[in-house]
Amino acid sequence: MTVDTTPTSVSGINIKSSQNRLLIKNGKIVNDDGMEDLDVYIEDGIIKQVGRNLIIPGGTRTIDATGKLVMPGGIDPHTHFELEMMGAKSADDFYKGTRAAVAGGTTCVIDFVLPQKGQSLLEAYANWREKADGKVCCDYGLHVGVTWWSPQVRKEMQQLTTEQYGINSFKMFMAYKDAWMLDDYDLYCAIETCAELRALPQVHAENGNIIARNTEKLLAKGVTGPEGHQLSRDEEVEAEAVNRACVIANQASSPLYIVHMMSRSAVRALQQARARQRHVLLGETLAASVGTDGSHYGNSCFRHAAAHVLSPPLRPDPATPQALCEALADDDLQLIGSDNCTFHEKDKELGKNNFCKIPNGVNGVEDRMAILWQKAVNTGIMDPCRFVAVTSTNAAKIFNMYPQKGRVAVNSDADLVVWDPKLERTISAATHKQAVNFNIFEGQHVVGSPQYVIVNGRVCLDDGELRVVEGFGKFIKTAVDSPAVFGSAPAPAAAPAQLDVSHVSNGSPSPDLGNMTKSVESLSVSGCSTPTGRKMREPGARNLQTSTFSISKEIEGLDTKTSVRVRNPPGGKSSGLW
Ligand SMILES: NC(=O)NCCC(=O)O
Ligand SMILES: [Zn+2]
Ligand SMILES: [Zn+2]
Repeated sequence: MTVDTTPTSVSGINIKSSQNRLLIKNGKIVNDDGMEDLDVYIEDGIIKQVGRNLIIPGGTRTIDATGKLVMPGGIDPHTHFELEMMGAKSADDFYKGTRAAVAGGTTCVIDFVLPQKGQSLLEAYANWREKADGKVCCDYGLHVGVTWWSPQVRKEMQQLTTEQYGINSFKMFMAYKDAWMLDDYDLYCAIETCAELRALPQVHAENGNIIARNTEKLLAKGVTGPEGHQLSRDEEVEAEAVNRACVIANQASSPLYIVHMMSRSAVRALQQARARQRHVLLGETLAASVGTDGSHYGNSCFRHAAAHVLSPPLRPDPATPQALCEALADDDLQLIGSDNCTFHEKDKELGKNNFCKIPNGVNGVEDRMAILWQKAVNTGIMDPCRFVAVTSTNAAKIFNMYPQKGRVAVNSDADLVVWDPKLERTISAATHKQAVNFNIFEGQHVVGSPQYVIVNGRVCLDDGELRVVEGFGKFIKTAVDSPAVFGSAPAPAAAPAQLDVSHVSNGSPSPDLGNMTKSVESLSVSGCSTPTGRKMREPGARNLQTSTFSISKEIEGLDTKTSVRVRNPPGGKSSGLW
């Protein structure tokens, strides 16, 4: 076990007592549903009291949070630490990756177990636990990739969702042809299995066959540099896959979560699917896509351009970052992750003469919160409550960790950030904690960053000084049947993915009709009138009181005359997370 720094005392108080008992005073608590000036008392890693004039034991360390926001620690729903892909291994391991996470205000990450084709999912899961358990500086959960299909995979998915393993989400790839990609039949089977298990299917939505053919054509024309990466997979290639994934999920009567949505076209495809489908459809974007853009692929320096290569790629359209912030604010997207998957320069050079060999991935786990604060809160696009929702609470709800995680409340884990909205700094690889010497946000000036980060009651960022402990975090088992995804009704006795043939009288069932009937029903339901779209546009306005409920944008993006997409109805049809 490694400790970054090992002071025996902090401000003259024994560190043991300061770790066990902590009072955060005079701050403004921010949850996803409101803000209030209250103190927080923590004991043994759990929030024990929230209120004013608290009575607390002597010897308790006090942090004065005057002028600061006290928020649930960030939950990054998408990391790849120590991942072997495309002939390289990602540079941030579970120690350095979670150390960087904590430095940026994130106190829980969810990484992906990605089996090789043909590999047992259980074996891959065991490998991941072995890599992570002794190294993590904060709590972590796992999603499992379904990278091939067989009856054995189906059985192992079922096993993984039991209490013994604690998995409630599976990721399928529509890209990375000849590696992790599933065809539509296998994708349908995998999503259907998720629905039966009441687990959440996640999809990497890009058309892998189109990418493969475009890559051949580009290479034949002599386009070998990193710019070819974006050219081989434009927005349409992403949006088509988003739509197809939603259709397949609908056929399987399943909810769906689309990871790393990088373009306006993709968001539009998700909105349109939501308007016609009955099950919850969730979308995640990335710090990379709100914090930078695809202009970097044209940089003449290979190192620079290759460092920005990830899939789906950053988009050349300069309006994309703001549009994605607005989508997060409007609940068109529900979460922001990092997809942190860093590679050393020598590994990126595997693609020096062929862009399709550049290992895919960028940094973000450390800067995710500050980047979103800068781009969305400081600009007035979202308020601090929505910031908490998309950086923490929604992930906790979707992956069934709530309210243990994602909330400042009595009995929740003491995973907290004391956020200084006035703290100014410039992001740089020279000062970041990530394992690589490149940062895609290099030189960006941000106002707002964590001053203290508390992980399970332990002060791990202490007035800006990082004091993490290797192996201090623990694995969080997640149960299936998340209420945010499947609703609070009990699971149906019959498997939900059965085709509805009840209306067929001549003995020749039409597989389409069951879902078509549902679509028609949901179209009429979606015309209901709840005003939605909690958002805030006045620059500088920063609290719920100044938020407005707007219906003005609700009829944008209509694709049929009969459907009206009602956005964010509190308690109505939306992501279900309000
Ligand atoms: N996104 C990316 O480019 N790398 C990580 C693997 C994945 O999530 O597809
Ligand atoms: Zn992916
Ligand atoms: Zn990823």
